[in-house]
Amino acid sequence: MEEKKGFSTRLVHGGGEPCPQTGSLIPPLYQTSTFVFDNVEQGAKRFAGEEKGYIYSRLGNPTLTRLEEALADLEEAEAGLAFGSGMAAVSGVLIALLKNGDHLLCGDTVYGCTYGLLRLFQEKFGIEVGFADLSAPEEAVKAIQPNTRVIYLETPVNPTMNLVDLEAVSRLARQTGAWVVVDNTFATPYLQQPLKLGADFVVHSATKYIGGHGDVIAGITLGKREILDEIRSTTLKDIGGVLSPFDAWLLLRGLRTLAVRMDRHVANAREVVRFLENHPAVGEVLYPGSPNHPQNRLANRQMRAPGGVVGFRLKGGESAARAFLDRVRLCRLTVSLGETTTLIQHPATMTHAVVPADAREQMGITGDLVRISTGIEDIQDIIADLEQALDKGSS
Ligand code: MET
Repeated sequence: MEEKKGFSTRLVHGGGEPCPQTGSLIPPLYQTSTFVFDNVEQGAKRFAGEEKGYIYSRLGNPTLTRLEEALADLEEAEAGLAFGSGMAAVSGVLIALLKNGDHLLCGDTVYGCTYGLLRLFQEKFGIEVGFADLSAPEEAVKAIQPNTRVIYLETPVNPTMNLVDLEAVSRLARQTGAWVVVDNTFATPYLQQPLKLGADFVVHSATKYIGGHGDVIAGITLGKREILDEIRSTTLKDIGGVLSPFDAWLLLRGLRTLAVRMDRHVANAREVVRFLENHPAVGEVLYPGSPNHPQNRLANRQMRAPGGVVGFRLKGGESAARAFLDRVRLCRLTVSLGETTTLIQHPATMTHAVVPADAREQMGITGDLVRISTGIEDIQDIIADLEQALDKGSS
């Protein structure tokens, strides 16, 4: 058997072999809605699933196939399924795994729209939803119910950067017969591979580090082929949250530089953390890569590096946080993360605004919290911008 190539080599060559017709090194873009059949018999066979081949781009497209295969290889998954957004990827897998009367156990903090989706499942479709601190094994055990079908979590968590021990949660899930679905957006397969640690499915907002350049909205679900085939022929086909071929092509382009970008994002994040930890206007800094962080050992165990996102609290509370965010210039005041540009935002009023205030407080998403996604600019410029915005507040 051919030896598996290194991660960066697989990133660069993930688009596959050069095009056999033209020799094009870069994978061709199949920007088409539909595929022509040779005859009725062939069309009928494809619709019946008796012959492999493309039919219509909502059901599959060669550019998307390349992306799905490349990401499945990187996450060491059996298969992947691309979607038109991260939230479509999350909904796609959860709709497939859950039915009325089932229980979903979610980590105690999640992205605001994921929280909204789970509430929708609960209120409209009779799925029970519970939240627990999955980093505390006894809390997780207590929260499991006989009808728990899915354990859903982010690690690192958006925006608090808490971690969940993936091996421990996966062990627990195996004992209870639940599926583990992990949102790996903040880590990317370069920094963390949840399936190797026992999880069943990984979801990504590919909008973030995978695309990496801030020009695509996309999602991907990775895991067991049998279930992903089922999602393709049910949820994806009938709900139709499909990715465009051009966006898949842009993601294939972004993927080639994932490792070098991540190394720089992480290096810059570490410097930002050092700066923030020593600034008098800054309180708690939330970054598991910091030696002071209580989950630093877990970060070292399950991640290659802790990522490029940092949370921090302003000692002056919400008003100080808002004033600081109004003063940044190079760091762009915007949601999203994982782009070349440093992005900074206020989770309580932005990414997590849809979470009711009491639940948000319990998540630790208070008005003093700021989230920064360090870009790949020169670090001294990022820090100079943070410094001027912090220092003007104290003068
Ligand atoms: C629509 S708000 C957020 C986008 C993205 N999921 C983030 O956390 O920044």
